[in-house]
Amino acid sequence: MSEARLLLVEDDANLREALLDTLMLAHYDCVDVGSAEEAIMALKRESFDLVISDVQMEGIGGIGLLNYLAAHQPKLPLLLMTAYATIGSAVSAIKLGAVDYLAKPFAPQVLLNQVSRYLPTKLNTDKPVVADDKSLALLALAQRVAVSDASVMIMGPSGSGKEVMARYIHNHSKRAGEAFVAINCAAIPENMLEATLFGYEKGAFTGAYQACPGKFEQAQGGTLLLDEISEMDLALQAKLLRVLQEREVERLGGRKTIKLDVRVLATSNRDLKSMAAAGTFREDLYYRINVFPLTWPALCQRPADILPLARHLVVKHAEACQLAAMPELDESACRRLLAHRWPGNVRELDNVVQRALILHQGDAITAADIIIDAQDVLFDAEADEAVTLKPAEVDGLGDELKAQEHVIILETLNLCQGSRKLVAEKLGISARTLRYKMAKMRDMGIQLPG
Ligand SMILES: Nc1ncnc2c1ncn2[C@@H]1O[C@H](COP(=O)(O)OP(=O)(O)OP(=O)(O)O)[C@@H](O)[C@H]1O
Repeated sequence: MSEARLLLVEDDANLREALLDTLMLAHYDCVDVGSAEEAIMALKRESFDLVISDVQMEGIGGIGLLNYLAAHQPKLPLLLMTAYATIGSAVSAIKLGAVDYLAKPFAPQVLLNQVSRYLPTKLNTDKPVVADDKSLALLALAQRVAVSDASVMIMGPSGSGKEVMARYIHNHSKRAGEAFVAINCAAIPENMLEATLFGYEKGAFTGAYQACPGKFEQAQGGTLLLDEISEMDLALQAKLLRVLQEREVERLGGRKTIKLDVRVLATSNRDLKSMAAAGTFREDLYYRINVFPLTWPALCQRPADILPLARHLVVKHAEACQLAAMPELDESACRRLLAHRWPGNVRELDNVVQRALILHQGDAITAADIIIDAQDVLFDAEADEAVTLKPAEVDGLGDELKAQEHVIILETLNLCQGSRKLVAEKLGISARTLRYKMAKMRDMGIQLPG
């Protein structure tokens, strides 16, 4: 999930909802408002990483908002959206400080490309904290691999630290001074991933009014991380393989080949080798990216990492919240942390530490401040049975619930003859939530009544 927070300013409610769907499906955290004045109020209340605003709106409009940002938050990037006829004013807006403009109408991938291009990358500056022998050996290996230019495949369960490892490899390579570009193959809708990776030329598809470089080009000279590569569809895998073999890329709709000097790292929490054997992942691509495999064990298999990691996370979050005193983990808290199985790995530990920092009193974090999800407590208490529960069974339950939700939405849509407003009222959810759920259903290929 992207941690980026976006502010969307658009007075056309229908367009705003459609843009919101696109941004939320790509996992952006988004606040939407209908005018520049409301945007200023939101900017005073909360912090954002990027603003996307229409130019022509009642009141001070997009240019007024641009002036406000120039005076009060000059570092916050603003992306303008404008009707084709008013591109002239958008160009002058860029001179005034907007980072770019999108000419309406534009395709969803154009929006996502521009957003990912101008969003300041929040660098995960975490260095891998390791103390367990297994992790120390892995890190020593990673350091040796880093100096070569080999492709590295980083595996391990979700939340185990694969991205942290990828950055470590980049930072210890000769490319350290160059770009590190990460793309989460699971977060970008399938039909947009190709344009995002390879870029496109003006006119490549409806709405592509401007040429845009892809992630490969953005990573030129540096490192490209293909996060969750197992989620890429087979057709795109074939195109990726060609780019990796030829070491050159051609933008969508382009004729020019661009030579690449990019080191590729990839991560997966699935067993790619079995996927390759089952034909759901290309075997030739598997061997190309798997030149050097590194695998993080689950956190419970490297117990000596737990306390050093917890202490590191206490310091990290306490500093971020500017806590006056740095709390220590007392003995009871340490015992509690060591007793848990951490199915969510370091990410789960991170959440537990953040909760503990909110709850603790005085200068110590005690066992009472270590709140582990109810489900996980069950997992601890019934460890033996829980271990035998295969992930597929857990997923199955989730899928079944989702399927039931889809059926209910479809039935209610039919009952209300397609009226979104009535459906939302009947189901007791907001119109926005309904739109989001419907967009997700459409994305899964479910036909919805018009
Ligand atoms: N060894 C480590 N040292 C310091 N922080 C870590 C370490 N491992 C993980 N973290 C922290 O835990 C969180 C999850 O790590 P990360 O995103 O690298 O996991 P991941 O395996 O890539 O997860 P996913 O499979 O869900 O993408 C991050 O906040 C990261 O900073």
